[in-house]
Amino acid sequence: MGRLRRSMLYVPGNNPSMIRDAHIYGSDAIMFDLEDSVSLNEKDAARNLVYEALRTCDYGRTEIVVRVNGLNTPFGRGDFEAMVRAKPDAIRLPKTETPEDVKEADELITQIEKEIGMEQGTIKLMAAIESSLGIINAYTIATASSRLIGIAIGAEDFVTDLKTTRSKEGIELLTARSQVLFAARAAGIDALDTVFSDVNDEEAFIREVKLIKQLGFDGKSLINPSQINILHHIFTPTEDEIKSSIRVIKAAKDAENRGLGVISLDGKMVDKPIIDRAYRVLELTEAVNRDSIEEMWQ
Ligand SMILES: CC(C)(COP(=O)(O)OP(=O)(O)OC[C@H]1O[C@@H](n2cnc3c(N)ncnc32)[C@H](O)[C@@H]1OP(=O)(O)O)[C@@H](O)C(=O)NCCC(=O)NCCSC(=O)C[C@@](O)(CC(=O)O)C(=O)O
Ligand SMILES: [Mg+2]
Repeated sequence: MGRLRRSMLYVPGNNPSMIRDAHIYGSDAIMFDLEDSVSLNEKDAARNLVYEALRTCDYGRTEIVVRVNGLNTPFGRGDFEAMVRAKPDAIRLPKTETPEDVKEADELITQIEKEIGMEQGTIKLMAAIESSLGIINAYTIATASSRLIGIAIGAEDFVTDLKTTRSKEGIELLTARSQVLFAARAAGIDALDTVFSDVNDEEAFIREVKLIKQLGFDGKSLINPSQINILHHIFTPTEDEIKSSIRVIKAAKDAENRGLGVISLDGKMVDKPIIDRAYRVLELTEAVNRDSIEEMWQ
């Protein structure tokens, strides 16, 4: 199991106190934002602030991502120049529409890594898909660079592009979410869901997190620290799930010893995909526990 990416907390790049304290809330990743949470006249200041923070703050084991401005904006190139040098774990491309968008970013990162003598491939990429064209191109985007560790859907921009609005049930997002998932799974990278923007509506947030977990997403971007524990709780296997996975694996091992490929456990068929899912539950449990134990050491 790769890195846990259940929660990714957006932090506006122009807010010094949020930038300083972002890791204390325990999200798996922090995403410093230079794009839509920063107004045009604060773009340069935000870039400098995030650069300094990445050079000087210790965020422990939290994965660090920076959402830059697109390369088709006046700020994109400068963001890449500064951020590669600041060495986050990954750069997130906003509003990705074509594989060429990813390739252009990959080539620029490669060039900067060379210039500064950084090992090639150090800086990873995430691509956010936020338009119909991006959704149509999801698989070619997901396979456009070996730096890519995940693709994400950006729902606020996406529904605007669709000429609709966001409902709490998310019917307007279902096809696009599925498309992002299929593309990510086919490419062997993570599938990341979008923000839930109404911080005060906890019930609807819980419903959305359960939905995206059931669809198969690895995690979700968040805008507020109050969303982190709720999401972690839903994404952590329950005691019942762990116990039943252990029973499945024990029964499968026993069946294997007896030369059987398929068996029945409590009246339910158990075969390879079910056994694989049971192992995944245990891997996820191990990853969650490993991360919380390592956090306690810090
Ligand atoms: C929503 C609100 C204003 C509420 O403020 P409030 O002040 O009411 O929050 P409170 O709960 O009172 O804060 C309690 C304590 O937590 C601290 N605290 C709060 N939030 C924190 C945080 N994020 N990071 C660290 N610290 C934080 C705060 O400083 C305070 O600390 P302290 O004073 O010490 O007690 C605030 O959260 C916030 O700004 N969120 C980030 C918004 C943002 O980044 N948007 C851009 C990304 S979306 C986008 O672009 C769309 C997208 O692209 C997305 C996609 O791609 O998916 C698409 O198209 O869909
Ligand atoms: Mg957006």
